[in-house]
Amino acid sequence: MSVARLDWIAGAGRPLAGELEVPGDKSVSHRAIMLSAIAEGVSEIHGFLEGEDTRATAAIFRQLGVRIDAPSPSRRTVHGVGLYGLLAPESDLDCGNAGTGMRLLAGLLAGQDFASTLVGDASLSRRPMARVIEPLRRMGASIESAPGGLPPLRIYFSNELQGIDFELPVASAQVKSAVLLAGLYARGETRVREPHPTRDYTERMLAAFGWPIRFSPGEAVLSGGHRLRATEVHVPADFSSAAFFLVAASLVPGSDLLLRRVGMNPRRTGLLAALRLMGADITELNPGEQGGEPVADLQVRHARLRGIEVPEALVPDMIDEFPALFVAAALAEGRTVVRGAAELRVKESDRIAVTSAGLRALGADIVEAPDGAVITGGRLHGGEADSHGDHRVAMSLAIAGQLAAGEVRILDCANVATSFPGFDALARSAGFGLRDA
Ligand SMILES: O=C(O)C1=C[C@@H](OP(=O)(O)O)[C@@H](O)[C@H](O)C1
Ligand SMILES: C=C(OP(=O)(O)O)C(=O)O
Repeated sequence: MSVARLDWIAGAGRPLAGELEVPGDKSVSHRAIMLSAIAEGVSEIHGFLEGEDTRATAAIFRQLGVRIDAPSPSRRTVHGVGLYGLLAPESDLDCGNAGTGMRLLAGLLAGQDFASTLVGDASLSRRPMARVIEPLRRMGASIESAPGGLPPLRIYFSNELQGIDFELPVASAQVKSAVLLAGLYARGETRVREPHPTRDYTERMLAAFGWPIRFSPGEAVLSGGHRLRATEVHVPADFSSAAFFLVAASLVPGSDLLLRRVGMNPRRTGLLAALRLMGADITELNPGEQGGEPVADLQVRHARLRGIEVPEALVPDMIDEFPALFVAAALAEGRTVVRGAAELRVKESDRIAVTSAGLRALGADIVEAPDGAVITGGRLHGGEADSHGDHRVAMSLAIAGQLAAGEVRILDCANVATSFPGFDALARSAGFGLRDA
């Protein structure tokens, strides 16, 4: 995927102002390609995220024989082949940097009558896959991994899968979705129970494509033996991308920024709740609906933030927002405590270690714990901070650069294109001081 090395220089810009719309939701874009591909008929996707992660998923379905046209940027026309119409691939399927891509595809491919191999980049190749392999094997799938349950995943043809009643050991929408997608191909009922409700896009989208499914927060039930029918998908703007602007505009004095039509699925907006507890001034305007998902405009104005104990119940609802939250905490008044977030250690990087090290290099006071950190707010100075190729850490450090007393050189930022292509230009247009090194 991203091969060219890219470093950024972030420094004080101007107060963030104006209006902007961030790109389409990554989770929804992955799922829209997958379900359209195995539906019957032609689906139209609007607002598709043109990120490397989601483009990798689209490229994989092309390898599986699905025609996918891109009539214009952020549009995809997917010529679905039906549940049993995918073709055996001639080469490995490269998920790039995307855990979502690999884990959901493992479930979907477990039900096919051909073998396939899922590979990923260096970061994805270190991420745990046993969490999907184990329930899929219990359903009758035949999957091999590298030692330690790591990618690549070799998925063999197995006779019909069996439904399962599965209680997730960790709150993970990816594991839930892998099991549900395998459940489409399974005999009988597949039921998934979660220790804490996670994003329900797979469930909502299966229903939109006409698959009978019952779901409520924390539980989903479906049976095999139905069909998906092509539909139109309108992807809302990604809350996780909007998050960087919510934090930056809260921190930079004088800011007053409007983020348009942000996806507000309650399983995604934990950061909003956490920032409000810290004293942020964020107003929801024009609430509406887009493609069955709640959306709203978010107006964010500078406010003085104070440290909080982040309620553990919020953690799954803001799981991708901790790098940005750490920046807010490092610049807030007082102490912020994060607990119950051990999952952060198995994302694109160990986000507790990498975010803490990056901010410490700028003078932040952070004490790590196995499942979180204690961050005491203060001032930041300039310096060099390494994102270790983690897109969300890179963008979070760019926020830190707006507030630091000197310029911040951020290493290894090319992977921002996996989830938020064009972040740097959009951020500059809003007032960020940010340039290529
Ligand atoms: O289902 C999804 O689209 C995602 C689920 C989360 O991962 P986990 O399921 O591992 O928590 C999240 O971190 C990831 O960015 C996207
Ligand atoms: C964890 C993330 O994504 P994925 O698991 O799909 O790599 C993310 O985008 O922050």
